[in-house]
Amino acid sequence: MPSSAFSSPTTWPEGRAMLLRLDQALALIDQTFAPVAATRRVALHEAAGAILAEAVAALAPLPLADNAAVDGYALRAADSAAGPAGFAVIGRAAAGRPFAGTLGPGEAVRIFTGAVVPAGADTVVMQEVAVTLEAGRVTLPAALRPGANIRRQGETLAPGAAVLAPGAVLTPLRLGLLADLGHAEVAVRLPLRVALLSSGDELVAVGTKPQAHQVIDSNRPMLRALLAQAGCIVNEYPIQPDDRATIAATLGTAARAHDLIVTTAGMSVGGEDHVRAILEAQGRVIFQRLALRPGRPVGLGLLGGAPVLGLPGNPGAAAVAFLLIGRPLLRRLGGAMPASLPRVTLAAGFTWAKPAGDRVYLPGRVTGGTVRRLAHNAASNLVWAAEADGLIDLPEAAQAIEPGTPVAFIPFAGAWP
Ligand SMILES: Nc1nc2c(c(=O)[nH]1)N[C@H]1C(S)=C(S)[C@@H](COP(=O)(O)OP(=O)(O)OC[C@H]3O[C@@H](n4cnc5c(N)ncnc54)[C@H](O)[C@@H]3O)O[C@H]1N2
Ligand code: MOO
Repeated sequence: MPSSAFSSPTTWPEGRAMLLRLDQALALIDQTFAPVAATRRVALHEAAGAILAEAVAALAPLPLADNAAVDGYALRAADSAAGPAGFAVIGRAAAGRPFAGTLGPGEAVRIFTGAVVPAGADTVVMQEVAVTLEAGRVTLPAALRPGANIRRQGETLAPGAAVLAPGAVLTPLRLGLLADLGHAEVAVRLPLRVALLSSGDELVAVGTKPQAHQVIDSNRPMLRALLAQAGCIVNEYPIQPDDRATIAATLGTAARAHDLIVTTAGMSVGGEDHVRAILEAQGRVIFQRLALRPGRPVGLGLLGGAPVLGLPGNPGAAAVAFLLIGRPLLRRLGGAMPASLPRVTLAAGFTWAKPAGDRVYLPGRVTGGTVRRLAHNAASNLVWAAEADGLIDLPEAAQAIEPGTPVAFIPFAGAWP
């Protein structure tokens, strides 16, 4: 099996011309695929965290009626135009218990926040400015502004106003919003069904003590958890030997019953890199090999109508490729809106001669506004995951990084799906 160190030469023998940039690969995902996840109407309490599959509009005006924004008195502003005036308090309006009558000149209604403004009133005055002279009478200040402290019917949303677009994630706050707008059910996307398989004669199952020539199938629990965290239903296939016919048969079976196949290893250029060879011969390759470190051999293809995401075998490379390619692919297939990874700018706390031409991701640890590059090789293992707060994102054109150079940083909190 080939393996690579993070410091391997920038240009592989076949040359840079074959390498696609990360942004080009992401554009190809959007161009090639449409959402495939099935849809279903569910009650709001079943929709938490789901992806919205329809446009949602306001069913009614918001607010539904003119209502008081404060506790106080409802009245006609014109009555106090000439100076502080006394009012007869003729009734009471509370949220859920409106005042039934109509308010006339010189009259006020005691009103509480959220109550419908009584007919005849055009203004609400805060109770803090009222002077109560005797039961049933108040004096209020002069020059009250008509319309003050009233939330007007439909001032926030008119009926039919677009509120959420298909692809929005139904966060708890948005469920509250939908309920407020009168929706009890919404159409959501169902989880993607994903087949997961690893390949390589050297692989042994997690829990097996490997011999010197063997490698624990450590990508499997990582990818299973990443896919599950992204809301997918994951179906694991056994470790595949380095045998093209066997892998082709498994991929063919998996393609019939899944929305996506995720493989690890076998995407590079070695003689045992069968996943890539199968896609080339029996399916379609959408892209393979990116100007990306780690994760260079990540590929995407189609087999029997199912998308196949071929992640590198190197565990660190598989992790980074999943974040950068797998996550947007899952969003696309799952019907979610595109979303860029959250990035912050930090000062580099290291010196590094970056190879130009590659988009490079370095595990980093943050102290204050500075990010330190972790010494571990980011491709061939995941030792850096014990300490890393996220990934430093160095664009293709970046070269010398000095202490203090501003660098983009993707914090893991919020970045992993
Ligand atoms: N001549 C070249 N050699 C390599 C290139 C290249 O461009 N030209 N690219 C290198 C890069 S970059 C990477 S990354 C690796 C990845 O290659 P593959 O995706 O084909 O993976 P393998 O070669 O099969 O395995 C690489 C490495 O990872 C270990 N591995 C595989 N599966 C798992 C698993 N499920 N869990 C844990 N570890 C796994 C495997 O034993 C190898 O050590 O290719 C470079 N070579
Ligand atoms: O560096 Mo490879 O890019 O180990 O994926």
